[in-house]
Amino acid sequence: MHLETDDLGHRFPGRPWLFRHLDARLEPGRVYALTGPSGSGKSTLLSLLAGWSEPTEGSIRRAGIGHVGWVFQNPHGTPRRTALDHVTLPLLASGLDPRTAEREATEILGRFALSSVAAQEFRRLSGGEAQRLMLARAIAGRPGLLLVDEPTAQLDLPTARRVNDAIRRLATDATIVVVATHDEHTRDACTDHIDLARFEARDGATT
Ligand SMILES: Nc1ncnc2c1ncn2[C@@H]1O[C@H](COP(=O)(O)OP(=O)(O)OP(=O)(O)O)[C@@H](O)[C@H]1O
Repeated sequence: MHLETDDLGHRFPGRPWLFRHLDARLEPGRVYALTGPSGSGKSTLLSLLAGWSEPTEGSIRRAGIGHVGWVFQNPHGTPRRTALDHVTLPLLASGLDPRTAEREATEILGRFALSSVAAQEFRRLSGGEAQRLMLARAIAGRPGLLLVDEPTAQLDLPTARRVNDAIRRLATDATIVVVATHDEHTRDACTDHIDLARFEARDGATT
């Protein structure tokens, strides 16, 4: 399984190129930080990698990638469901029996430092706990590709630090992880780095 971009470039109609000539090969077991100035096209590149939109030039090859998971900067959960429920559900959906699903979910919550809030309803979680739960839930779904957009953007420093610890734990053999971020600590938590500023188009042409 891998994901490969070949001479990838993108611009919106009538706008300058965001980036051009991006060649990258992404592998499971790695966590890629995607950085670049505001407006450089990080979120756009995530959508292209997901296959939600088509690049202006070049191509993306998705070899053996099943479903794509997303974690956004604002955590979205089911208010009255517990943290454990949030992680157990994708495991049940993947066909595990309830006992095994709950055991695995408990293990995953532990990996993301959420054991103490396993029985707590989503609406009672702190912002950092809720965001770590989104990462835990996403990993439980075993996506081939997991896209994470600005996971610490809404968080204060100590809370962001714990989320960054969770980012470190995202590396698994089953998943390619890409994290768009402005946060240098998030970047340091990743195993690899794609800096969009390196692929900026210099000409600024719109035609
Ligand atoms: N559908 C669209 N049509 C036209 N322009 C768009 C569209 N979507 C995004 N843009 C523009 O493309 C540029 C890149 O946006 P994008 O959100 O990918 O950047 P980003 O690097 O993720 O920014 P930030 O770090 O601020 O979140 C921005 O100037 C944005 O206004």
